[in-house]
Amino acid sequence: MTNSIQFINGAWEAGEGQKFDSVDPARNEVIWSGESASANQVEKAVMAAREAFPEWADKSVDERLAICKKFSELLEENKEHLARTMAKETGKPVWETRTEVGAMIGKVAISEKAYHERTGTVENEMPGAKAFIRHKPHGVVAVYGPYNFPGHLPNGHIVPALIAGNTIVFKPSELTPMVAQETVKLWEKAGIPAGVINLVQGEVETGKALSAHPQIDGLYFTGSSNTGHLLHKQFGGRPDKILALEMGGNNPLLVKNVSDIDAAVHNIVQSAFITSGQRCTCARRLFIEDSEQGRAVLERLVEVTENILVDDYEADPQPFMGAMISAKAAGEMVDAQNELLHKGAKSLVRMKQEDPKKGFVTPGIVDVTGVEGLEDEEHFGPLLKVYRYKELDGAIKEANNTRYGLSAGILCDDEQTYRYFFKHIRAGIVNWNKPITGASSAAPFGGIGASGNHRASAYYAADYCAYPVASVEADSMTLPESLAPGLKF
Ligand SMILES: NC(=O)C1=CN([C@@H]2O[C@H](COP(=O)(O)OP(=O)(O)OC[C@H]3O[C@@H](n4cnc5c(N)ncnc54)[C@H](O)[C@@H]3O)[C@@H](O)[C@H]2O)C=CC1
Ligand SMILES: O=C(O)CCC(=O)N[C@@H](CCC(=O)O)C(=O)O
Repeated sequence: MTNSIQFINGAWEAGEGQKFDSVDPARNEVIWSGESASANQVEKAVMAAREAFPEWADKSVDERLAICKKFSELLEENKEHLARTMAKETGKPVWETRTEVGAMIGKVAISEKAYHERTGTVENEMPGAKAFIRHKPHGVVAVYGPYNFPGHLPNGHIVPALIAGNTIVFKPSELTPMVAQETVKLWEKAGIPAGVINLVQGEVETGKALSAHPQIDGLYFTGSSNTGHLLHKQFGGRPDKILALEMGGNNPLLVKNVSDIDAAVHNIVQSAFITSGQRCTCARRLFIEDSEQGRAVLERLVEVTENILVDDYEADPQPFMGAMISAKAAGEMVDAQNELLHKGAKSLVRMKQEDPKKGFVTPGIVDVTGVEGLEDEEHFGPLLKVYRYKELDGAIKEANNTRYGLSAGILCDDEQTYRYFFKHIRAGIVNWNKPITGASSAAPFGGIGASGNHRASAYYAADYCAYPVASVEADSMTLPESLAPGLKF
């Protein structure tokens, strides 16, 4: 049976390109198959979005919001179904995918507030006229999503873009096509007009056809730093197109003088291993003081990590970690661990993949103190590198020794130490005594360096969804009393 997986101009149709499958990584079962969108279908989708743009942009913001609110209600009604679809496709436990759907629901109200606060209308009186700041949508925007939050992260671009009046061509991760399809079905049910959201599913070729299309006015991307950098090159010399890049990180978490060791270890575990380490904000590097207390924290961390429950997304009791996105990704994580050990790192907790056909890995911790030649790479999985340090300044310097700059944190009792850390660390998210994952949608979300391009998402997504227009307006004209030199009337 043909799977109609492309949503173009308000109608579902089968892809004309290569077949691809979605595999449940926890059970090693193909759960979905479809054909990718051809270049011709990408063309049709972009042109449908172009065609739909004037009418959508012309609607009042309340009319556009009414559809977004209906979508949010439908998410609520279909919460369990969507959460279970996400769990099947990503391997994440259902307790976690339920929170992802919750974040999608909350996105509409937050984006409405952000739209008004950051891109609303400002009116100022001036002699004989009024000055206005208003905002207009860009036009047709392409949205690219990653697999780790297949609902919440693309939704973080789509909702604000729609509220602002843009039309969309959505290219989800090829690893999570089913979540994308189920989500777009809810937009359809919410009454989104034909062409306002188009879904083009497929692998890299589909992504390339869309990003190269001359009729897109912007591209909002959440994904790997490699792909983001390729897109940045592709958009070089195109100041007329808006590009927002949310990419990975090699995020540091420091520990210094904590009185509650269990609370500190809990924050470390939540930072490093939630979502099986597949969050761009996850701690990848843990800096621990080389002191008696530092050793006590490390010892407890090892103990707690060894007892983390890793299991199927529907298991009862629920695990903290489910499977990674694929058996391949899990295998690569074990390889990354082994390479570090080969370079001289010491294993504190050994990461294992028991079944090479499934995405399960246990969390791993390696002590890399003093190891030479470490690459500044994001290991997108549950692998934590420990650096034992003597001086805080040296630790902060090493924490900043990365081309990335997404999230960073410190666990310490003393506020002065936090203030000092805040001042010297380079990252877009800097936390104190809290996990560095779980960023709020009510705050800007983005990184510096290789983590982004200064177009933060979440609360600031409104900024890249509309451009400001300044106007000076008077409803009649009179000749000024004093004229500029050299003018005669
Ligand atoms: N900073 C942030 O907000 C977040 C960043 N991430 C990062 O995302 C990564 C994991 O997500 P992935 O799905 O692996 O990212 P990815 O870069 O492999 O894919 C993202 C999207 O880009 C498309 N794509 C891939 N190559 C392309 C090309 N050459 N031209 C056009 N499109 C192309 C893919 O098909 C997919 O739709 C991690 O590195 C993670 O750190 C994930 C979540 C949030
Ligand atoms: O975009 C938002 O509304 C907030 C950002 C967010 O939810 N971040 C999560 C996901 C991290 C990731 O993208 O991998 C977090 O900080 O854990």
